Amino acid sequence: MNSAVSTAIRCEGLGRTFDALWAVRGLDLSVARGEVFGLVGPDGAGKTTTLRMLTGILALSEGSARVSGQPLPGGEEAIKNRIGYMSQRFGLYPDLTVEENLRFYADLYRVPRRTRLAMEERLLGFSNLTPFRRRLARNLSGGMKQKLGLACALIHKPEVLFLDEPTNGVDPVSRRDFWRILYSMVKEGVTIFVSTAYLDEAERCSRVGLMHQGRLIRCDTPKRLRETLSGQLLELETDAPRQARELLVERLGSQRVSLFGGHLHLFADDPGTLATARSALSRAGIALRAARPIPASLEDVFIRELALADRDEADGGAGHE
Ligand SMILES: Nc1ncnc2c1ncn2[C@@H]1O[C@H](COP(=O)(O)OP(=O)(O)OP(=O)(O)O)[C@@H](O)[C@H]1O
Repeated sequence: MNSAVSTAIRCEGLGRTFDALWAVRGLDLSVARGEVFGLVGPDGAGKTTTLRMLTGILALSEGSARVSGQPLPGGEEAIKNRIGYMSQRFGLYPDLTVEENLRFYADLYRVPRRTRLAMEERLLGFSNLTPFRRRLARNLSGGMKQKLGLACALIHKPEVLFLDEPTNGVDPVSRRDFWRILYSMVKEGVTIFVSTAYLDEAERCSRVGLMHQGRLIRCDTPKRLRETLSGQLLELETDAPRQARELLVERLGSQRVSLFGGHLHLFADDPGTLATARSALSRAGIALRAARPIPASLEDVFIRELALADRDEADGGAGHE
């Protein structure tokens, strides 16, 4: 397969300003067909702006992209027909039933009658919405609404599906249903580009990009991202975790220390880090009950990357240590 055919999304130097603010800047990215690509980052990092540019809704301020073989700028209308997009405020019609909503989107995308019935049944079945097919959308639970939104975005079997924080506030059972539907579509060759605030969801992606202040600061498989911290993460048990965190952040920097529930995670990249932490705590009269190595989670990686990016910014853009 040549690379143009196997690449679903490619962007080069993609950027967008709003007045003086660069919401997204210098975004280079390539997503292969059939990949599940996850975009994560704090509020305001530029995830929605990225999705809106790639779906042809928002004009680019700089750079170029190719989505489903169509160029940006230029191919906006062709892109809209080839993709599905579930935005944070996906438009379900509250006064239409579940199946009427599906039919509305099937009409909108001119799905042939022959294929639409089979697809409708499949999507209703996958999302466990068959028993509710005649219920008005306004009377669905939050999780059911999201699943119906997903079904509507998939009714025309898009080549690439863009999802903007699709499971925010959705219960765990509906989230599992949601991901089951996504995986079944991926098996049939659909490419997924999803922004999410949930790191367990990011773990389900084949690759994850971390955005911060409009820039993509890391992009790799979840496994490789976690491996960057392997062997260097310690869980500290103290009798005053909050106080200990404050003290250690002051002493070692926020990129090395974070609070997880009642424990501290310490990134011990230097052999002297634990000794420094131990003596700082002891001087402050805080007992260190245990310090054990633990495997890193994506959350550990992202907390550290964001703290490093903030520190670099404060230092005037210097590289990582
Ligand atoms: N239409 C707009 N007009 C002005 N500024 C905007 C507009 N859309 C986004 N921004 C700004 O661009 C930046 C990136 O916003 P964006 O919504 O892309 O971030 P995000 O990562 O999706 O965050 P969230 O999860 O909160 O939506 C923010 O500073 C935001 O205020």
